[in-house]
Amino acid sequence: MTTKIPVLTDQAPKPLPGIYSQAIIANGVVYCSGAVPMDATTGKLIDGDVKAHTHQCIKNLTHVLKEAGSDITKVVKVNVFLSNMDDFADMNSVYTQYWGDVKPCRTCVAVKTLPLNTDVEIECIAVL
Ligand SMILES: CC(=[NH2+])C(=O)[O-]
Repeated sequence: MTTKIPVLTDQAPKPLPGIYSQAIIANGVVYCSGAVPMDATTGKLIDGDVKAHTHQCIKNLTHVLKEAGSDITKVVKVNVFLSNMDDFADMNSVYTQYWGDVKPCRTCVAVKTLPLNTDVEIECIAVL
């Protein structure tokens, strides 16, 4: 049987109680929930454009990965959700500043709407 270990840090936005975990560790793999550009302290989306929002999403993921005992260089897969594919280049200009030399696999899709009507949400899978 696989043990599922939930990850919780107050350095990243609280997950909705009873709905999802910030991340789950299972079999040496860290599965991070989608991060939105929310400030962990205020619980509100930060101001700014998709570049600022992309930074905040990755910052939130970084804290969750650290709490799990992993880090951003150990990420193997990323899924990026945009509400407008016109933001693709701006998101990428920030996105490429992270992850180390070997970039993770990635999927990027545009969806109709995202939680709290944000413009970007990013989830990832990492190894320990
Ligand atoms: C924000 C988020 N990860 C969710 O599923 O609502």
